[in-house]
Amino acid sequence: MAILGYMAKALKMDIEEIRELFSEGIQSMRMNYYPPCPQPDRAIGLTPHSDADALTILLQLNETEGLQIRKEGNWVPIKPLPNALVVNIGDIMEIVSNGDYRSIEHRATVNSEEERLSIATFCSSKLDTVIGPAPSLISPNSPAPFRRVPLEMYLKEFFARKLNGKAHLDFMKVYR
Ligand SMILES: O=C(O)CCC(=O)C(=O)O
Ligand SMILES: [Fe+2]
Repeated sequence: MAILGYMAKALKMDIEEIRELFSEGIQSMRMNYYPPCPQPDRAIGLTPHSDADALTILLQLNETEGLQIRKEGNWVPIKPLPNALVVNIGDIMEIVSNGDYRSIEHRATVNSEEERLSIATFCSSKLDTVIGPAPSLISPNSPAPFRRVPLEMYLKEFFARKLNGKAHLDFMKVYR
């Protein structure tokens, strides 16, 4: 909530909107185990995707490299730092911020010698909320690029799809 609050402040967004959406929102956790792979060039640990949530807080549990983010078309490795957490922006944040914060596409590669472990905590809004651009950020100069959809439907749609880059966000886009 503290991180989300700072992000809302940076956007000059109505803080009440963030509180309403995210306080006591859904949190889920995934533990990822990537065993060593004899042919790492022919395999992927976790396929490219953006997270569907608002913010992901990720712990890389050991020193094995694997997490990469897509920046200007290139895959950039994110080296694990001891006692550090990675905070990733997810699709809900891109939607709520009216496109000002972009969710980050990422993937995990595998290693021929060493196993790798990570724990991701996904922070979303409350299940009975409707996801859409924050009303305080919509104006004639910045019209809403995304639709409003109940979180439950948004998540059902996400889990029904294969992970594929940022394709899930297309489902939310308004085409003019
Ligand atoms: O293992 C990692 O570093 C990435 C995990 C991840 O992207 C996820 O669980 O959504
Ligand atoms: Fe992820």
